[in-house]
Amino acid sequence: MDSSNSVLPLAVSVHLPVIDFSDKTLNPGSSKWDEVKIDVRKALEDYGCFEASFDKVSAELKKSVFEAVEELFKLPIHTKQRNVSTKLFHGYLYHNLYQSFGIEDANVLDRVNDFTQQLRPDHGNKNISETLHQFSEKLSKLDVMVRRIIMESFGIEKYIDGHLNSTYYLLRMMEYTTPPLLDADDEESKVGLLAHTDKNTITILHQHQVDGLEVKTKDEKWIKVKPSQDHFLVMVGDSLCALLNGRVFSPYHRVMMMGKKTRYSTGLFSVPKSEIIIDSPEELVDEEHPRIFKPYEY
Ligand SMILES: O=C(O)CCC(=O)C(=O)O
Ligand SMILES: [Fe+2]
Repeated sequence: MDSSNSVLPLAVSVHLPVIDFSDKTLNPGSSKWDEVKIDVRKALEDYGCFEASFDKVSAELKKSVFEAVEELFKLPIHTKQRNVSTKLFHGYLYHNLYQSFGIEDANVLDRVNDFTQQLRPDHGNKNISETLHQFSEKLSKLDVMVRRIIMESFGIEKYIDGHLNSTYYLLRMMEYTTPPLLDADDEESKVGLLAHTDKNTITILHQHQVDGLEVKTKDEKWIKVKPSQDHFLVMVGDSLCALLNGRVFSPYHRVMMMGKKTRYSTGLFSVPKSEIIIDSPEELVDEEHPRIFKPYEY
């Protein structure tokens, strides 16, 4: 993650596009699919993200996820630090107001079990593991749908299977505490997470009840994303931007803690496997669109 400038202009309230992914007829080739394809492409070209209304993750499942997340963050710090990884930003992180856990391959139940066992070896972790696994698995379906739609929209659907196989899923769970000096004018002290772009392919964020997430528009305005029970924020990461030769952009985003409540959020990240070379297919390179990224290893 890189941080942008340290000036912190206030966010405005503009709505991001909302796209419906709950429709029963949303299958490749249906008229709904073609409609959603146009909306997704426009949203990703304009904002690099959109809000997806997605009912496959039920309200009860979300409730169970955030109950589990809250419980895990209550563990003592030395216990939380057992969530380790050899990869950057994959294990437990702690910085000012921000803490987070990470589960690599969170769509695989055994891997989620390894995580809960690491943190609570003496507990029956079946419920928590199943909850986090189900949540990740259902959201991974949204990730696949969005990536399929984007690749179709740019005429590179013949690469879809290879592309989907080139990534894994990382689930991150975040807790942000309130700033110690809530009434102070000092904006810097309210930064939960510094402005950054995500380096992976696609990120699907969900903020539970408490707001704070802000996304920067192309014209450099910060938009506040309102928490919504039914919506997930789908966002382009740098790897997707590079794969598509810059046709969509990966927006800067940050978390600002303005209120008096602890904030919980989750992110499901599709992440390129480490040996993968990211390179735009030739279909996306022409005179009007010269290659803007050198092929690179993730
Ligand atoms: O907590 C959030 O809503 C945002 C988290 C985020 O941007 C990240 O983990 O990359
Ligand atoms: Fe992010």
